[in-house]
Parts: sequence; C-alpha cells; structure tokens
Amino acid sequence: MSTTAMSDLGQQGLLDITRSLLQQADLNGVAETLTQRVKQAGLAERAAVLLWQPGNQRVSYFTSPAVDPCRSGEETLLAQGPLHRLLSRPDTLQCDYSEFCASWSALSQSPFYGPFGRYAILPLAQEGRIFGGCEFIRANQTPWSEKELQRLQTLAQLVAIVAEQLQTRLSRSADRQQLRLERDNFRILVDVTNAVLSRLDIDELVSEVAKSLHHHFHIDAISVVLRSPQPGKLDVYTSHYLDGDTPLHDVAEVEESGSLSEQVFKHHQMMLLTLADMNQLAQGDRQLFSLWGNELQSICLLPLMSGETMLGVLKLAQRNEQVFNASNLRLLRQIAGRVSIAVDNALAYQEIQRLKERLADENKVLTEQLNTLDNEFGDIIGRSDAMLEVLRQVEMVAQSDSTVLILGETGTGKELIARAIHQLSQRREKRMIKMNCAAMPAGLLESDLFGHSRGAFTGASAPRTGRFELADKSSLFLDEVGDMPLELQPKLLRVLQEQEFERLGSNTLIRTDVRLIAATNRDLRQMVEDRQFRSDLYYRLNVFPIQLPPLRERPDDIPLLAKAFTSKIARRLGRQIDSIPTQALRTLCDMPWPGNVRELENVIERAVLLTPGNVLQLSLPEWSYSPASLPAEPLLEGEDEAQQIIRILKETNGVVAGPKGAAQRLGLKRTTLLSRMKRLGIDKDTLA
Ligand SMILES: Nc1ncnc2c1ncn2[C@@H]1O[C@H](COP(=O)(O)OP(=O)(O)OP(=O)(O)O)[C@@H](O)[C@H]1O
Repeated sequence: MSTTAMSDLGQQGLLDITRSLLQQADLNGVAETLTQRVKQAGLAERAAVLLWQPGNQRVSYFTSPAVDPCRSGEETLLAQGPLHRLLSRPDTLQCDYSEFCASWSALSQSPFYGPFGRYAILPLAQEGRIFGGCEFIRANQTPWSEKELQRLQTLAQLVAIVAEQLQTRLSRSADRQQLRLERDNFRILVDVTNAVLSRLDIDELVSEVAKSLHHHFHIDAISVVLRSPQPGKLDVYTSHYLDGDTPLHDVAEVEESGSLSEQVFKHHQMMLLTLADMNQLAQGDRQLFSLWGNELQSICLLPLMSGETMLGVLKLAQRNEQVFNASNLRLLRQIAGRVSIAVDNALAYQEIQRLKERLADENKVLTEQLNTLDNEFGDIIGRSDAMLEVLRQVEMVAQSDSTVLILGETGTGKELIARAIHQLSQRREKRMIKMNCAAMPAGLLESDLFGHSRGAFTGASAPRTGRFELADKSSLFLDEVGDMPLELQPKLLRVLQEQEFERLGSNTLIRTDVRLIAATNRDLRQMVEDRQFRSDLYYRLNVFPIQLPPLRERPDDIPLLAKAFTSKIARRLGRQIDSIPTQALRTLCDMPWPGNVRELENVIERAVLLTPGNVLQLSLPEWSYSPASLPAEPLLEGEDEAQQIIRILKETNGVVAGPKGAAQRLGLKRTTLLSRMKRLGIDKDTLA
C-alpha cells in the first residue's frame, strides 16, 4: 500500500471522504465514491453497498457502474449470500475466490462476482442494528492486514451513517412523492365522482366519464358497455377523442359473443391488452374502433360491479400504451368503482322511469277500466251508503272466482249486480249465461242446466248443450236459486265442487270452468231450516253473500233513480221531460216500494206516458192510498189468522202490495204483512 494512499485515509482524508460521501444523491453514488477512494488507497479495486430488505427478505445492491439486481433477479440470491451470514455473526468476513465459490456457488455465477483475488464484507450497523454490508473486492489474493481492515471498518462506519441518512432522505422524499401522488389521485377521483354521480341519463353519464378520463389520462376512446335488453347484444356508449378535446359520441349495439366485454362479463376481471392489429379483434369490437384505423395500441377493460352484480364494462382504448401503467391502473380501478355507482344509479333511475311509465300506462288502463266500471255501475244508480257498500263488495269479489250469492227482495237489482260482477271479472270477454231456476219445471231445468244426449228422454231427438257447458270460462247467473228443486240440488252442488258433470243420458264427464253467481229473494237460511233447501248447497253458495238493501231502506237513492228513469224512458219514448216537481220526489221518497226499483221504474214509465207537458206528473190515484185508511177485512168464521192471510193471498193472486194487494185488504202495512207471513211460514209463491 502506498503512503499517499494511506494518507488518503488519514484525518484529512477521512474528512474528505465523509464530505464527498455525504454529497451523494443515492447509494450508487456512495458506492462509486467509495470505490474511487479504496482504489486510491490501494485497499481494493471495487466496493459495493448492500442493503437488507427485511420486509421481503431481499438485498438491494449498489455498486459502480450501477447494476439493477431487480432486473437480473439476483436480489433473492444476494439475500442468501455473505450478507446473510453477517446478520447472524456481525464480524468482518473475508475469503478468497475459491472459498467464495464454495460457499455461494450460485451467487458466484452472477455478473457481480467475476473471478477476484480477495473478498471482504463488513457490517453496516446503526445503534447495534445491522441493516446491510459494505463489500470490498481486491484483484490480488493478499489478505488485508490488521491496519487495512481497521481502515475498511472506518469506511464502513462512514458508509453506514451516510446510507442511513440517504435512506431517511429517500424515504421522506418517497413519502412526499407518494403523498403527492395520492393527493393527485384523490383529486382525480373526487373530480370524476363529482362529474358522474348526479348524471342519471346513461348518455350524459358516459360523456362525463369520458371527459374526465380524457382530461386526466388523455385516454382516446372511452366506452361504457351495458347489456342490451335484446338478449345476446351489448349497448356500447363511446366517446372518441380523435382530435383535441371535442369528442365524437357514438352509441352502438354489438354482438356480445366473441367480444372482449364478454370475457369481462364472464370473469369479472380487468383485461389489458396490446393491439398489434385491429384484425385480431372480434367484428363488434373492430366496428367500435373503426374510426381509428390501426392507431389504437392498447385496450383496458374494467368491470363495473355493484356488489356481486356485474353492471357493465368500462372500456378504454389508447393510442399510446404508456397510460396503462401500474399506478394509473390502480387509480382507474378506483374510478371504475365510482363509475359503477353512477351507472347503478342511472340504471335504477331508468328502471324507475320505466316503471313509472308502466304505472302511467296501467293507470290509464285502470282509469279506462274504472270508466267501464263506472259504465257497469253507470247502470246501477245509487249513492246511498247502503248502495255504495254493495258496490264496494262487488268490486272486491269481482276479480276472484268465488261464488257470489246475491240476496234481496224482488226488483232490488240483483241481476244488475250479477252483471256488474261478471263485467268486472277476468271472464268479461265471454258472455254471462243466465238461468232462472223458478222459470221451468224440474225436469226441463235439469236438461237446461246440464244438457242432454240424443234420446236421453222422450222428445230428446237432438243432443243439447247445457248452460254449465255454455258458461265454460264465463259466469253462470242462477237467478231465483231458492227455487231450485230439491232433487236437482245435489247435482248443482257436485258441479260447483268438482267442476264436472254429465249430460242427461250420458256417462261422459264434462269439465267446465264456471264462476257461479246466484241470486234469490227468498230466505235461504230459513229454507234450510225448513228442509226446503240443502244445507250443504247453501253453505257452498253462501261463500260471498251480497245483501241488496230494499229501496225503502235507501230513500236517498229514490230522487236519483227517478230522474235517471225519467230521462231514460222519456228518451226512449221520444218525449221531452225537463223536471220532476219537488213534491213528486218527496212523495216518491215516502212510498214503501214493495216492488223496489222495478216498481219505481214502472211508476215512472207510467208517469212519463201520462205527462202531457215537460214537467213529470205523478197523478196516479194509487199513489194517494193510505194502507191504514181502509178498514181491514174481518176473519171468516172458524178461520185463524194464517188461514185468512192464505185465503186473501190466493184471492189477490199472491199480490201483497198496491191498492188491490193483500196488505190493503187486511188493513196492514205491506211490511207488517210480510213479516207476519214469515212468522206464520206462509210463502205466497207456494200458494196454488
Ligand atoms: N240500482 C239500480 N239502478 C238502476 N236501475 C236499477 C237498479 N236496481 C234495479 N234497477 C232496475 O230495476 C229493474 C229490476 O232489477 P233486477 O231485475 O236486477 O232486480 P232483481 O232483484 O234481479 O229482480 P227479481 O227479484 O225479480 O229477480 C231492472 O230494470 C233494473 O235495471
């Protein structure tokens, strides 16, 4: 070793070295300065600084000229090298080339360690913690003397201080850079979020996303890909920044099959690809970028997810592939998260709009239906509470297939209600079939209801379709069901329960889908008690009873009905009647109306016919009768009350009300007579 070289590491030399080491910007510079100095001092030909990376068990290597151990993949090899031994035994380690090769044969193959004479590595430590090593390589094989080793140790201590300082400085600056990057990214994220979150229209949303992405990343073509309502198709909304900042917007529908987006939809993973040639893309993708010729170099596809649901794909294409670096991709992923929320919102909004429109349509249809309903109800006049309650029940039951039993006195509008139920039901497309059970003898009624085969009975020369068959998929209105003969009742019950029956004279079962609406003015419950009506049929019919109030219990409806009948009848008769005197209306409201609405209608018709002018006149003598004003007929000898009522009813042909009715002759109010008849079990309809 030369004296100059030795003096280089004297007091002054040390100061110089320290100064020049401290001036270095990085550890490669430190390694270079160190190499120069040890060379000058004749201590070694090469020096290197090794730093232990405890986090990932690797070693960073700094030497001159600089090599990148990351690139050659030697960081891990180095971690198994001499520094590793130093960590467990922090003494200077020195050896010759053959010993080195024997201990670290893999490492000896690396470009760092060509054949050399002598090798030494000294620990770099701070406060007792070894964080690296300082390596010296000598071309000749002469071992370092004790003194030389002391100098190397001094150098290593200096390097440790400088390295520590540099590391702190570097990490501070890296932290600062990281912070700056994070702040910038955060700003971009906020910017994109603000731009997109309030957009509820997909077109607008994509334009805003594109504007932001183009502004911050200079991305050339930005698309949002969504599944089309058309199966197998994708809707692609794209902004192309061909020239400057004014984009060209484009919406296209492409095949999903074979497209890049299909992959993303399938795997929910980001895709990044470099394009050598546009022709490598599927037709749909090519078509989307046809504006660009072969200019686009890379495409990045990011899944747009809402939780586990795949909403679409954010597709970015770029002429310059640099943009999709790791740091940008990280940010773009976060941006895709924000865009997903916005897309989710926009889709939800679209769905709400669609539902709103559907609701509006449904509303329209419902209003139409309501109008029809009003028309159905239009025939039904009545705004009294009792009538409104009936209409409410009608509406409630109409849509179901339940059997309905309409109860009420004669002429209260039972058939009208039955028609309204049918009209409001799903079965309205088909005509309602009507059958009056009181209208024909039992035998005929049976064949009328269930049909018969040819020759089923004398005179059945041709087969006949019964009303139950005719009413298939429609409603059957059984009027006066209380008059259904007892022997027919089981058959009716069976068809109601099983929806199947046989024609008379046939064994073939016929299935039918009939909704039954029955009506009666008789007290079915009483009839059941009197064994005139089967209880099982009664309960089967009484699923949803609707009780029609008699007209006298809803006098509020009388003026309405009177006016409506007057104008309807006047129109029909080609008459002009403008008004009904208040007194006439009052009289009408005070009447007992045994025949209910039908009777009122008849009275009005008569009045219209007899009115000479255009003010309705109710001048019929029977209106002025007062039931109490006539003396009651006396009982005949030996006759009791029931017998008298039966006799008079027979004489009046069953007519109860009116000037010639039984009530008048008995000096009773009609209602009193009716309840008395009920009490005595007298049924005028069964009187021959
Ligand atoms: N609320 C009403 N509004 C308008 N017209 C009515 C109303 N109620 C009954 N009518 C009319 O009164 C007449 C009798 O009605 P409907 O035949 O429906 O009564 P019903 O109770 O079935 O009679 P019945 O007991 O004799 O079978 C019909 O002309 C009908 O149009």
